[in-house]
Amino acid sequence: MSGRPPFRSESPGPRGNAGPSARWLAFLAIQSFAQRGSFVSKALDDLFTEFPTLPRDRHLATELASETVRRGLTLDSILAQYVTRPREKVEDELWMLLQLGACQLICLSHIPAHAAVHETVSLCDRLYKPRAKGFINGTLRSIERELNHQTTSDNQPLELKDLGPDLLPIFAIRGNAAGLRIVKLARRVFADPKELPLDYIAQVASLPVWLLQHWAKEETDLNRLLARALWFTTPGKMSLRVNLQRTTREAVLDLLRDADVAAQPGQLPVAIALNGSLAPGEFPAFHDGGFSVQDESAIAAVALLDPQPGESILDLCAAPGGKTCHIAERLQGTGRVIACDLSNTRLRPIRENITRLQLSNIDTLLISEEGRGLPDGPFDAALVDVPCSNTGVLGKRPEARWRITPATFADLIPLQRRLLNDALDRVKSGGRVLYSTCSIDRSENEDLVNEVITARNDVQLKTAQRHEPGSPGDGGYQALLLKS
Ligand SMILES: C[S@@+](CC[C@H](N)C(=O)[O-])C[C@H]1O[C@@H](n2cnc3c(N)ncnc32)[C@H](O)[C@@H]1O
Repeated sequence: MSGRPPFRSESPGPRGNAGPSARWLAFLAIQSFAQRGSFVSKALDDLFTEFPTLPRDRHLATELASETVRRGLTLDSILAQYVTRPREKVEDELWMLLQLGACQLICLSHIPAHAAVHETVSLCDRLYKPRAKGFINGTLRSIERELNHQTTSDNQPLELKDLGPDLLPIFAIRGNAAGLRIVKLARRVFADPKELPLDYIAQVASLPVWLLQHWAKEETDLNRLLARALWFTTPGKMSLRVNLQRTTREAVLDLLRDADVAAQPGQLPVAIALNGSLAPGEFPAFHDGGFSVQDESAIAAVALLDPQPGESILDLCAAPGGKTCHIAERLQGTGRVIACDLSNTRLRPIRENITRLQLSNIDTLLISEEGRGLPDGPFDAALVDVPCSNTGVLGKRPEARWRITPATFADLIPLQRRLLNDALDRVKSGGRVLYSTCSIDRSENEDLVNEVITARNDVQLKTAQRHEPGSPGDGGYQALLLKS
């Protein structure tokens, strides 16, 4: 029998006219990703707009869809051992149901096993495939019978030598807690970590093996590679940026304490680090502009740019506006931020943030992909937070790992180079440019910045910082350049 940890019942209760269930919405989002390449968050937003959904169901649907897409390779590796037919003999929709059910059983230990199986099997009716119920039920039950969840000590770093082809390490962050547990399966599901360590890490952390091979060229310590890969199986811990124009960090910490949210001061004076996550919309202080959700690495970008009151600052790649608003907060109601992006759909969330945070010193500006419409300047400073491979935020964006290919880096570099040059051309002599990515790849970071500096004779590197994924937040890179 499974040694499943204790769970909190989610008691779905009778739905009446409450609309589609969380699992059905999750299934539709997974299907949208699999068949049309949609972003999970976008697919869910569209579904929640179409079908008004209770906050509890939104949360569950988001968790189910994100986890299932993020852990796709792990789930497929397990299913391949438990499904009695070859993959090509299983209809795509039924395979997705199996992924959704297996994800709940294996990865989401707070969901009762009986609910995971029963509710997933019942989706066969929504698919008008009632005859598939026995197959889905039988497969999920056979997985459930052979699972054994073991807790591990957080103090002991996980090492490949302690793992095996029947062992799945699961790093999870839920509510106020983060922890590692090991799921023991009764079958050899994964590659042997002693013989094929990169294949094993790829399977248990659900990452493309080419990406592990690529990283292993720089990070030769395989246990550190395992830790990084496992970090990317979660969306990471959340952090907040306090709007010092509206409140203080102590006041926000107090209201979090009152709401039983475990939190402490983050590394920077405006940052608060949470032990897990929260729903910001449940806090009136969020709606009043007291704080924003922002990763500590992203907060560090604007801290490095160090906007000074009265400055004019160009933000070339501004949407959804997290860093734009941080700059405006630092300008303390003075100066001006010109926030540019490619479409009104992209600019809208910036405007929503401006309203919520009650900021008065930002203008949004629509520009073309080629940079037509960019203001000439000269500006005191510029931020260029370029589109990138997202290899520092693979946990936050569930589908990102399946979108990148070995060609992604080379494809993005010409655009990143042009955007950095556009920013440098628009700051005054003595001005600053902050180049920023959420990538951990040298080619988009150090190499690109060095190449641009070498090709120009009017710029020098003041300082650069690399953010390792998980210490404490997203992975990324920021370089502060000075124009002579
Ligand atoms: C990493 S995101 C920016 C995140 C933003 N700075 C923040 O902190 O919320 C990159 C942005 O670059 C924009 N972008 C993509 N291609 C661009 C281009 N050619 N010129 C300007 N912006 C571009 C994207 O629309 C996207 O909003």
